[in-house]
Amino acid sequence: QSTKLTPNFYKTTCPNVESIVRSAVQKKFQQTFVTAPATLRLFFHDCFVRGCDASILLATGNGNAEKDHPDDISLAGDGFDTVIKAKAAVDSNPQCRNKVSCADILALATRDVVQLTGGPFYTVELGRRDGRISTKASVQRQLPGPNFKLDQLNSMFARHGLSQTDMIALSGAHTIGFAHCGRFSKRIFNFSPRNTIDPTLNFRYALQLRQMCPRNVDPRIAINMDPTTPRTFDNAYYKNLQQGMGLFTSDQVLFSDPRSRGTVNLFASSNAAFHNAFVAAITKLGRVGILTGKQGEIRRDCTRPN
Ligand code: HEM
Ligand SMILES: [Ca+2]
Ligand SMILES: [Ca+2]
Repeated sequence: QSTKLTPNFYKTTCPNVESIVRSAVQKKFQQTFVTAPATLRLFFHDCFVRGCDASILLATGNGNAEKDHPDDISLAGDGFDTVIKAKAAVDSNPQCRNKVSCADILALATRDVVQLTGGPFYTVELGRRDGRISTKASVQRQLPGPNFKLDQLNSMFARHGLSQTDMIALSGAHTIGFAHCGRFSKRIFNFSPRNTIDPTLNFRYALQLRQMCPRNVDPRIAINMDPTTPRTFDNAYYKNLQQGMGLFTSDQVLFSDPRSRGTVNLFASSNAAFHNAFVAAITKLGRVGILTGKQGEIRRDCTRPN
């Protein structure tokens, strides 16, 4: 892992970057809650494709950018908008103008939305540079799918130096935000020839899901991923898993597979244990594939290479 990032990176070039980003994110969050889950998911999708280099923000205009891939198309626009607004706020300060990378702004905004929804505050390492490349093809097989089992999840996260514990802690991000019905419809309607409903799914919850997401529902309908505290960044996600109330196979498998169940039980029993593990894991996630020093650039416009 690179240790080239440092929390004080902008100490002389933009000493107030953290407060500038925080107020922009706070303002956006007051306008719409989606700011939080959208920004958090955006950071994850950025880091898993070409590293945390803000490649996800680039728009090529020809439908061939990273963000045009089917796995990224459901990224909510409010996450992109959050970074654009925070970047504008940073650049409106003459001292900071074109000094702070879009990748670092996304990392800071992510920390801020976690805190704004009741999650832990943590120090963000800085010094990432922005990438210049964004292609649809680069996303292929880089992001986990909602039907993944434990081994698939572990091997995908391990590729980026993330352990099973990191993976379980990061999955806790599903404690806030929304999912479209099609992502889990198989689990409630045609799971297998033997069971129409996934037997690892809580039966009452499955019936509720069927009500919210009937067959042939408008594909734009999205529901809360955490049925208990959908707007709070807490360990309810793990308590839900203990009740069979994980929305995706990739969520529920963390409890149904005995190799990960112990960690789920630990996080369910202690919000502090979850918060600590999440901070460690998201800090590691923030180091994945980073560009530093003279690599990449400080993008002037987060949606286009300079
Ligand atoms: C472990 C494997 C993971 C899988 C299979 C997965 C899959 C998904 C899927 C399918 C959705 C719903 C998208 C939609 O229907 O619109 C979603 C939403 C979300 N994911 Fe994940 N995800 C994973 C890990 C993560 C991680 C590591 C993070 C962040 C640290 C994250 C953050 C989110 C958030 C916040 C949302 C809600 C987005 C919104 O409300 O706009 N996920 N995820
Ligand atoms: Ca990236
Ligand atoms: Ca929650």
